[in-house]
Amino acid sequence: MKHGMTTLRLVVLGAESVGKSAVTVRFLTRRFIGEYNSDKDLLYRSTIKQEDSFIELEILDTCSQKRNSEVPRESHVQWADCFVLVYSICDVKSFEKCKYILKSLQKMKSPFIVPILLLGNKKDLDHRRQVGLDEGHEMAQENSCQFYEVSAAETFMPINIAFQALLKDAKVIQLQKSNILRRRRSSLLNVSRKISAIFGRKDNDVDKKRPSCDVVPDFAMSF
Ligand SMILES: Nc1nc2c(ncn2[C@@H]2O[C@H](COP(=O)(O)OP(=O)(O)OP(=O)(O)O)[C@@H](O)[C@H]2O)c(=O)[nH]1
Repeated sequence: MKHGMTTLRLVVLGAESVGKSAVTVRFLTRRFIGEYNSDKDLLYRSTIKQEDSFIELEILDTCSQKRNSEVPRESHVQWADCFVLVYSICDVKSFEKCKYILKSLQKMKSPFIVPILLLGNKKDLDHRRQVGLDEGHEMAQENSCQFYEVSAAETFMPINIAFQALLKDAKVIQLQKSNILRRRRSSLLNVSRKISAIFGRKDNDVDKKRPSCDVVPDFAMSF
């Protein structure tokens, strides 16, 4: 294992044809292995360098055509450490869908903080814009998520910046979670040690008080 390696799982969600696959592939250019699962979702695995450490990253690009629901799959939500929600700036319905997905995600992940990146894609089609930049900002602010407008049809860099910002947040939250779990585990261990110390002492005390030879064996009585 490389020094400072973290493992993160990311799910890409959004309405149909907003560019979920396009942004994912743009981010992972030349550094992924992809495979389809039984739902025709595409799972990518890749090692991403971030500052001086590495992230072992799994990305699930969900296939929206078969299930056009606002509620993400429970199995996807439980599997993932972070999410990318994509809408098209030319499709107000896809933006509305992100709103519902955001609410569902927060409900399903509660009480944990969920690292989410909201991506307004197809920025190159500004002449067909239906969703304002300020609307994207507002929704991101209301839901405490990262927000970027990008174009998967254009350059790699803005998409890379957006994904890297999400992964940075996800790493911090994962570290906080594992610290909380470690603390909980060690305090549980302390409690269980204390309990066994108390009961262990009691057992010894009982042993000490027990009379040494109360029971006379049957055969002794016959003499
Ligand atoms: N102009 C433009 N077209 C884009 C952009 N991103 C994706 N597209 C086009 O939008 C269409 C849908 O892109 P996909 O990446 O397949 O979208 P998707 O959300 O993964 O689609 P489904 O999973 O099938 O719902 C394709 O024709 C892409 O070429 C973009 O940034 N700009």
